[in-house]
Amino acid sequence: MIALRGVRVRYGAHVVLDGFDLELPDGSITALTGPNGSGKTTVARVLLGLVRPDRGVVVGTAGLRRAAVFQEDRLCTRLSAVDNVRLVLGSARDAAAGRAALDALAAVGLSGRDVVVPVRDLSGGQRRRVAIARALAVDADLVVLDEPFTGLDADVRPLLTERVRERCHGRTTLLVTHDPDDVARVGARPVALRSAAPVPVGVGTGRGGPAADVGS
Ligand SMILES: Nc1ncnc2c1ncn2[C@@H]1O[C@H](COP(=O)(O)OP(=O)(O)OP(=O)(O)O)[C@@H](O)[C@H]1O
Repeated sequence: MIALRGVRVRYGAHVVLDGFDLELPDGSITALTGPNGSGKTTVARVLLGLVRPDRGVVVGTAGLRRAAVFQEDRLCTRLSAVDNVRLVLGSARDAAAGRAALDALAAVGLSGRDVVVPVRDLSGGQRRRVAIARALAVDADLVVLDEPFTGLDADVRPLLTERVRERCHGRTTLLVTHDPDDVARVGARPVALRSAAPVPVGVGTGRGGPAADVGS
């Protein structure tokens, strides 16, 4: 079990999370939803060890192999899609890694020219797919996907959500999304971050308690 307990994060004087609790059951997909600015990306960054809470604890993440899709693609723009994915497979010159990278890209609908040209020459949606393919190619213990489907055409979203469902099955995963359809398609357990001012679970107003509502 990975958990955030009593976590507070602030940027200067701006308290984003306060007394925040979240549990990610082992091997299951949790979808974190909530309004703009409520702190979803901050939660993702805490899980990835990129933001350190000034109160509270993060348990269960020590030594885990993590994979992520950030809101930005964070690709090596001069490299091809195949080489971007190969980088996380650990052996750039290995033919098996090359084949695995091609398979990972084919699974998100990319092949041919699109996988061999520098990714800076791809469209925004194609780069998004490379970023997803790269994260899902990693044999990770913890997968954090921060709005991975943003900018993708409606007709390719089902392919991508299916790929996430398949690859994240049995892996502890946090999916940040604004789209309830993504939550359903991925088969995730929904958790709602209600506002930038945390309130206790089951209570409409007030401060200081966990900021998440866990769905069924
Ligand atoms: N590096 C930072 N420095 C200062 N403030 C920040 C920083 N990162 C985030 N914030 C603030 O923290 C709050 C929560 O931001 P965060 O990105 O976690 O929200 P979010 O729920 O992911 O929003 P969105 O749905 O718009 O992506 C926002 O008010 C934001 O302005």
